Amino acid sequence: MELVLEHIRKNFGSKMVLKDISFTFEEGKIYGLLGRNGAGKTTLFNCLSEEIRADEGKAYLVSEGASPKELTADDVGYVLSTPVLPEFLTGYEFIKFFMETNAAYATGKTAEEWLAGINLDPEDWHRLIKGYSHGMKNKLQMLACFIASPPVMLLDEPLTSLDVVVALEVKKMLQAIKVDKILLFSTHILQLATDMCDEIVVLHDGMLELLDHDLIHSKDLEERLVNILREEPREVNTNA
Ligand SMILES: Nc1ncnc2c1ncn2[C@@H]1O[C@H](COP(=O)(O)OP(=O)(O)OP(=O)(O)O)[C@@H](O)[C@H]1O
Repeated sequence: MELVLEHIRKNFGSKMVLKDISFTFEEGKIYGLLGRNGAGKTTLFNCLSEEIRADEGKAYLVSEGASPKELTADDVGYVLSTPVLPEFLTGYEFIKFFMETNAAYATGKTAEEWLAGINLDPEDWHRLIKGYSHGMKNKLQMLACFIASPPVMLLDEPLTSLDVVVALEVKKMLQAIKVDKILLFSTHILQLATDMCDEIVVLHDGMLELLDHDLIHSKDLEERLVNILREEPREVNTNA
């Protein structure tokens, strides 16, 4: 399976954020998405998850032996950096409810097994989400994404608020589930990207650029990245 993006463009008023996003992501890989503040990473995720509409362009999934299928919100799991959850439910109620509404993806695991898998203390299972820490909410949101198990997962700064123990567990979970998925992982932490990701993609000047794979673990990575991110934006003819 591949996720193909063709000429995606998004402006906010006169501000061109995504100029021409064309890229092919492959199944079984975690892609680290790097870019400066305001580069458009969240905007790209929002367009792919249909939170907002792109002005132009196409996104589709291509599976071997099948016709390309337009990407829809159902194909995409989106883990936000600031989790949005029903705070009036307990963690356990939320996961139970989520499992029932996603019965099509049932794996045979129980709510207890899922919750234990993200190392949420059983004492907290029956407390209202409202009282959870940011990291606990983050884990719960990620768990919902794992349960729904869509082919494409977008993770916006997912590990930043997790403590080192949980971050390691989540890393292992992401490595385990990536096999038949496409994972895009936005982060500002270079070490996390090199640690976790199979490829690094840079969003700069409204376009995506794949970094040479050999650079990922080379000592020149940081310098190469900084050079890309410092390049001046190209002039774009807005009448085109
Ligand atoms: N709804 C909106 N209306 C107007 N401008 C917006 C809107 N959403 C995003 N922008 C602008 O689009 C640009 C890209 O923002 P975006 O949040 O996608 O960047 P980002 O790469 O995720 O940044 P960061 O790394 O700081 O989180 C910014 O200049 C932002 O102000």
